[in-house]
Amino acid sequence: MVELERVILPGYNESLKIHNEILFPNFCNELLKIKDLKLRPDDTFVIGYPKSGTTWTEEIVWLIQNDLDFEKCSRQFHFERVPFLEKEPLNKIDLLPAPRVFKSHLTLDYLPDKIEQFCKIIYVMRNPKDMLVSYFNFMKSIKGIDYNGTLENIIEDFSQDKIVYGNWCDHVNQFYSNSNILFITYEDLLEKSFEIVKKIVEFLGKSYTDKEIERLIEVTSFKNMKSTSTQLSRFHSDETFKRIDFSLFFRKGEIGNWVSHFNDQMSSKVDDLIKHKINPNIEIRYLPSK
Ligand SMILES: Nc1ncnc2c1ncn2[C@@H]1O[C@H](COP(=O)(O)OS(=O)(=O)O)[C@@H](OP(=O)(O)O)[C@H]1O
Repeated sequence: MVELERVILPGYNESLKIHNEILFPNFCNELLKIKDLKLRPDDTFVIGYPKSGTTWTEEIVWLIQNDLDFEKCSRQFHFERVPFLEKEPLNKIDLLPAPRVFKSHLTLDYLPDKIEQFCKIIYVMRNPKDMLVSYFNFMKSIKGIDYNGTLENIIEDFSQDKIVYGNWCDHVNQFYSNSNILFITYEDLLEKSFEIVKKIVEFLGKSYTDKEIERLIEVTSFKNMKSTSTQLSRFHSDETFKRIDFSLFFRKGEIGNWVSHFNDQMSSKVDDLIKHKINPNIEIRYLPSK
C-alpha cells in the first residue's frame, strides 16, 4: 500500500495526510484504492465538503433508499448504516448488503471513473462562512485533535487550502458542473425542505406520498437527529466515532450562525477568496431568506 506523506498543521494535535497538495484526515487509509471500488448500480453516494450538511442529507437519502424504515433508523447508529467511504476498509465495504448509501467528502478525482454514470450522486453545498464556523467548532471538539487555534487561523488555513479535502471552490465547482449529479444546498434543504426532499426522491426514482415525505422531514430534523445520534453513539465501538461527542457534532443547524462569529475583516476575506473562483451560476446564500 502507498503510504501518504503526513503533516501536522499548527494548532492540531494530530497529523493529516497529504496527496497532490490536498490534505486528508488521518483515517484515510486506502485513499488511492478507492478508484478501484467495485460499484453496484444501486449504490448511492452523498457527497459534500466537510461540515456542509452531509450527515443530514445521508439520513434523508438512506431513508428514501430503504423504504422509509424509520424503525431501523431509530435503533441503528447512522454510521453503521451509512459507511464513510474513505474511512472504512474497502474489503468490508465490498461485503455490505445492498442498497449501499455512502458518505464521502472526496472529489470525483478520487472516485471510480465515470461513477456518476453508474450510480446516483447527491452533492450538498453550504455557504462557506457557516461551514467554517462549523469546521472550527468541530476541530476543537474532537478528542485527540483538540484544535487550539482561532477561527481567524482557520480562515487563514482556508485561504491557503489547508483545510481537509482541498480548495472549497474547486470542490463545489466540480460537482455543480456535472449534470448527472443532483446538486442541492443546505440552505434550501432547511428552508424548502419539502421541495428539496421531493426532488431527491424523484432523482432516486422513488415515489412517496406527501404525508410520507413530511414524516421523513420530521424524523430527520436537527432536534431528532441530535437526540437519536447522541444516544446511539454511546453503544458504538468505532475508534474514530468514539472521539466525537455527537451532542456537539449537532451544534446549531442554522443558516447565518457565522454572523455571531465573524468580524467584517473575516467576512471580506472569505468573500474575496471566493468571488473570482466560484462558478458565477452558483448562488450562495449566507442568511435566512425570511
Ligand atoms: N438534521 C439537520 N438539520 C440541520 N443541520 C444539520 C442536521 N444534521 C446535521 N446538521 C449540521 O450539519 C453540520 C455538519 O455537517 P456534516 O454532516 O457535513 O459534517 S461532517 O463533515 O460530515 O462531519 C453541523 O452544522 P453546525 O451546527 O453549523 O455546526 C450540523 O449541526
